[in-house]
Amino acid sequence: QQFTVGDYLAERLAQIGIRHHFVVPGDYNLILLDKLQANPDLIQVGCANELNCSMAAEGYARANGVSACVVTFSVGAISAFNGTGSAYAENLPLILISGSPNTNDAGQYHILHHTLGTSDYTYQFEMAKKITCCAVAIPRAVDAPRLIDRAIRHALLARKPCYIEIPTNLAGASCVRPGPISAITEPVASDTGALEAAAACAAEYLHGKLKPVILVGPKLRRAGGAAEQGLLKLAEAMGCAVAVQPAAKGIFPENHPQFVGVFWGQVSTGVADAIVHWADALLCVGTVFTDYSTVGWTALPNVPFMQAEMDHVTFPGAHFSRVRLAEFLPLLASRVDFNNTTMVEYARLRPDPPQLCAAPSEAPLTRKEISRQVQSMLDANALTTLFVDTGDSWFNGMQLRLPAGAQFEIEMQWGHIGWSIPAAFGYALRHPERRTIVMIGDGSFQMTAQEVSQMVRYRLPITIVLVNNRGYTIEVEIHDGSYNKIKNWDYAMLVEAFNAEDGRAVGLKATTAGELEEAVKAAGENKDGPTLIECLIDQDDCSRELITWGHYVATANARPPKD
Ligand SMILES: C/C(NCc1cnc(C)nc1N)=C(/S)[C@H](O)COP(=O)(O)OP(=O)(O)O
Ligand SMILES: [Mg+2]
Repeated sequence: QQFTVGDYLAERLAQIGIRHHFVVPGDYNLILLDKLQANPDLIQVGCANELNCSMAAEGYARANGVSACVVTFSVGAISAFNGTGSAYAENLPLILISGSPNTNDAGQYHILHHTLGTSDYTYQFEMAKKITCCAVAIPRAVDAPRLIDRAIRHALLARKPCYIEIPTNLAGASCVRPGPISAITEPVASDTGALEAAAACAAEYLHGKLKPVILVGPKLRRAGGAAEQGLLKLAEAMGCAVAVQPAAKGIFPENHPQFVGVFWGQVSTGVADAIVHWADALLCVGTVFTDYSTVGWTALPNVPFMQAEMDHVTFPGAHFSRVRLAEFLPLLASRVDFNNTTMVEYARLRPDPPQLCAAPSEAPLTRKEISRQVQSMLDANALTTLFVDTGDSWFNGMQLRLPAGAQFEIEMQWGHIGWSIPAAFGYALRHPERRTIVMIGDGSFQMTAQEVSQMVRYRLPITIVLVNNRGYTIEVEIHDGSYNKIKNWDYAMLVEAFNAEDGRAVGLKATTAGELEEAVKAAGENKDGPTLIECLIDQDDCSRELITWGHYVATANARPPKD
């Protein structure tokens, strides 16, 4: 049994810790799929379409750190580009692998299926270069080890997706066995001089300041557990207030005494807004200031701030390259002075915890009551992960309080509605020990509903709280039009259609608080498959945060062109 290019790729994927990998077969990748299946460490998971396949890989990478998606040429890959774009935007090393035409066809003016119908088959590779940190197309079997190793190492170091294109007649071609995996996984260490200088500069920046605050952004999680631990150490060494950006909710434990809320301008939670704007020194870690996270550029830091990124640190007036977060944060923790002024202020400002009282059971269901019952699901099980999809679910989810151990997943940079269904599926395969809950709108669900059938197939007890407010409400709040109306579905019935002869999905409707209580209870008891709870609420029942945020974003969108 000769060792082939496909075996080489399979072994590399297994060596970097990938187990489940997500595929849609096509005649350009079938031999490759056979080779991946032949590797005892890999588990091949078929998806209903390549958009969902790539989003399932995106979700798996959130849980596992790295993932792989295998598709066929053009008709598969171009859909998978969407999840690859998400992985790029969300800083996840998703390895996109695509089958491609037989190497004998190039240059022969052969018109091939699944192509644009010209003799130029390079367009996919050219496109992939724009949405990955490294794209390789294997021209000969002998080049496979060098190119596969290069692409995977780039992805792991940059926390960005990479692209590997394998011609259909190379997957089974003879190939040498891989060398030591350390050649791929060896991390890049900080430059010691730069590390030292950055820590000294940070101590200098913070020294003498009266009211320092730490602001945590989404990239901290992508820098790995050691970096998150480093932040905790630094926060406790400083004793100061810690706020998180919305896309970083859950990265700093919300039950920690120094957590002051989500800093999101006028739609912040707790008193994060007041504390961040009161600070005279801001230590930003892994932060990203975007139009959405700054509420249309109205919520930016108002003091010169320092920013610690995955591989560099910047200050007002200084920059240090090759300084890794996991090393910088603990070193700084050993240099900073304790200064809890902002926590003293927080103690005076902190809001009373919201007393959300249960609605009478026969009361028509409202958004507030849904949030209250989702909160109780979070409180009931420490090992819960809540996915919130793009829509009012962002704002409802943001207001929830995460108990110790709870995790929160949001795709705020890419913002592809429907992402959470395939992403939660990929995530739950990697974390069967956790309870996965999805909060999603009706419009989002219509984008990727097919992947509920994979939750049925793999008997994943994912709870889907679908908020049916009859259309695209976020869009209505930003700018209304008839295009924000959608055809209503019987969502509860739909998921049971995925059962066919052997599935265990349960679809429930809730129009009152009592019906939701019942449905939540049933969802907790269904261990053999997904439970979708279709929550019917009034189409104008949306959060005031969404309305406020929508107005500012609409204003930012409406800025006239510079003449
Ligand atoms: C259409 C769109 N955004 C534009 C959009 C369009 N296409 C894709 C793939 N992603 C997008 N974000 C958005 S946010 C809808 O309001 C989502 O509707 P729904 O899921 O029903 O949530 P809400 O009702 O709470 O808004
Ligand atoms: Mg909706």
